[in-house]
Amino acid sequence: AVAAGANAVGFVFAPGSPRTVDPELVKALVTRVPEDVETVGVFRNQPLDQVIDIARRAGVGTVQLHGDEAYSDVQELHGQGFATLRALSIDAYRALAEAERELWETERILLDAVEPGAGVTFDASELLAAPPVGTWILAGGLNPGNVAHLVETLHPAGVDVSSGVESSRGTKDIGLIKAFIAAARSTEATAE
Ligand SMILES: O=C(O)c1ccccc1N[C@@H]1O[C@H](COP(=O)(O)O)[C@@H](O)[C@H]1O
Repeated sequence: AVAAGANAVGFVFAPGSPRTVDPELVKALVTRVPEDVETVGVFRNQPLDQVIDIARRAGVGTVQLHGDEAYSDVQELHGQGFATLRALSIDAYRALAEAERELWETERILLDAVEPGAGVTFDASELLAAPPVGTWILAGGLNPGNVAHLVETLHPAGVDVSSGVESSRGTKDIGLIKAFIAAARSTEATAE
């Protein structure tokens, strides 16, 4: 992924996923990742002390939270030296009261489909009408065939993919990774 031009690489620590990896294996991998590439640990509804312990053992710099984690958890992670990405499903984002939305928009958020890691897209038309105010990343069913159009229309700060660059569930495909990054990047030239 790094050789193909990814800005960030993610490692799933959420239990129950076919992609869950061992923190010690990740530690060996992240030592080979250049400093300007973000290393991300993906978690979902795990106790915060466990998240911190795993993220430290794995050596990742960013914690991505996909569950019901509170705003105070994100602040605690910042205090422990981690960057964060708070994933919100489009349904959770839609249900936020205005004050809550304003609070989350001070953080970097990732807008995703309701079931993370399932390769399912969501109707993004409401984002087109009223995109988040702060820095936000688009995820949820992205693939080499749809990413350029979504970037062009929604203008997220970044895109995140898992299923869409796999040959079978849990197995990444380098050809699809290269095609995805090339397609996502193809919009940069036209955006200038
Ligand atoms: O990938 C998983 O199995 C996973 C498990 C638990 C939480 C998040 C997970 N993946 C993240 O989901 C989004 C979207 O994935 P997809 O492209 O729709 O498959 C992405 O951020 C993954 O890292």
